[in-house]
Amino acid sequence: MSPAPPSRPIVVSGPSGAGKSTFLKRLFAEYPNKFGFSISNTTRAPRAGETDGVEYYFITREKFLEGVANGDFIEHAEFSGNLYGTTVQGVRNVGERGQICILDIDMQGVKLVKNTNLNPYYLSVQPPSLEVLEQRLRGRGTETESALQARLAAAQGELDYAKEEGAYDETIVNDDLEAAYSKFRDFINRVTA
Ligand SMILES: Nc1ncnc2c1ncn2[C@@H]1O[C@H](COP(=O)(O)OP(=O)(O)OP(=O)(O)O)[C@@H](O)[C@H]1O
Repeated sequence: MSPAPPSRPIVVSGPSGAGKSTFLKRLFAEYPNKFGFSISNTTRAPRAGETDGVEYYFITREKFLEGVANGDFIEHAEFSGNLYGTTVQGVRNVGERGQICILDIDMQGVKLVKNTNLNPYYLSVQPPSLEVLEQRLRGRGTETESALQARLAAAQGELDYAKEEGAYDETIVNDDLEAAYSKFRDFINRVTA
């Protein structure tokens, strides 16, 4: 018998503070080993204790740029002189090792994934309102005031994009956490059954 084909990845997107990490943490805890994140590529040198293919795929700048030129990357960016990015193959590898790949990305990332042939499911997580989003971001206490304002400004764009026909397969409004997480989990269980 041949092995089952790899599962389709699941894109989880939505404004910063909508609750993506909260949902994913619960999902990973509830179903250990069923889901995985893709491993990024980087040109930075491995630190002590880091292993190629575990924390990152460590590759040379030359190889990285070759991959970019070939269209292998979904997205890439440079931070402090090193390149970082996610490849289509990096996402596929998760499925090939028998896990369902979760992509926790913003709207710009969603648009880039749509240019690939990964064919994921697209799930949007939304706050009940921008006011509640602001309260939650303030409550999380992880942002400076200017970073918080930037996130709130970006949130409107995320919500507008989500309203476009066919942008997402499913939208979950994160009002009551238990109810919203159940809907999130049910959607994922339904499409991965
Ligand atoms: N249903 C909910 N009710 C009340 N608070 C919530 C709810 N869901 C999440 N929160 C809280 O809101 C804050 C933002 O949630 P979380 O960090 O999961 O957002 P996120 O979408 O992952 O954001 P980012 O994209 O910035 O990582 C957290 O402090 C979290 O505990």
